Amino acid sequence: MKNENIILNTKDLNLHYGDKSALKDIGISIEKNKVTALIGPSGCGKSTLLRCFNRMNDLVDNCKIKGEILYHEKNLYAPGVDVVNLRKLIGMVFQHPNPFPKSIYENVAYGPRVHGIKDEKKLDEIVEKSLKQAALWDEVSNRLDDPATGLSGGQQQRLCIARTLAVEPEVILMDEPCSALDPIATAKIESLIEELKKDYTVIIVTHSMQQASRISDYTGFMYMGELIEFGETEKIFSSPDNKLTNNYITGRFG
Ligand SMILES: Nc1ncnc2c1ncn2[C@@H]1O[C@H](COP(=O)(O)OP(=O)(O)OP(=O)(O)O)[C@@H](O)[C@H]1O
Repeated sequence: MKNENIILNTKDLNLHYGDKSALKDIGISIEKNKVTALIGPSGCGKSTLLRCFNRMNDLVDNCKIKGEILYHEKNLYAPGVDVVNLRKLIGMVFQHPNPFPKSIYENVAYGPRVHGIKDEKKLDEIVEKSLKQAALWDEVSNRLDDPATGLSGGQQQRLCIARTLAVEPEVILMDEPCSALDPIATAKIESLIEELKKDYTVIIVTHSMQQASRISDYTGFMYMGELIEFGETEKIFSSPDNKLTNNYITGRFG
């Protein structure tokens, strides 16, 4: 991995929830315009690590972080970092689609409005572009004023992706974005992720090893708060260096 291609990296990252250690000395480098998957058994710290990348853990009361997370080589936790702007640049899509109780249009226009765009024509353009990028436009273009909650689960998840794209992020964090979806909706999101990496960097937490091996370029295997192994997805799934990784990908535990 060449240095100039690294958009995010952590150094000696440790995280505690109260007295409980959830991340231990994590060092990981995330390459630009690639998909990086985080895998590992339940409770190993995947979501915790993902949430560090846009400081979502700041919202958790008893959470303490030590070490560094560098974004374009600048410390994310340095004093004076504008967290609202950071979460615009590093957006997040959650496990369960969570559209606002508003229209399809307003769900996508909301972020740009909050960030100061008032011109209605410009908002129309952003909404259309974001819905197209999220492969949803064809299904909703004639009902933009309908409530978003009337969409199917898979459509709602693509709407949430469109909502994230509307504020022009660089990085998209996805926390098990397909776990509430059926196989057809999952396939749509997976092919969308393939498309997205042309313009964005994607980090995805997934329980599905098949999904990680289908869509990611790099994979990190975590176990009990540690990053046990990190490398090219093909290598991790064909000849991992670590015995624990091998045991996990061959289904011996999980
Ligand atoms: N807000 C919190 N307060 C206290 N402990 C927490 C909190 N969030 C997570 N934890 C604990 O930190 C550890 C890591 O949790 P995390 O959700 O990051 O794991 P995960 O690998 O994403 O799990 P899963 O695959 O089940 O979602 C777990 O032991 C969990 O119980």
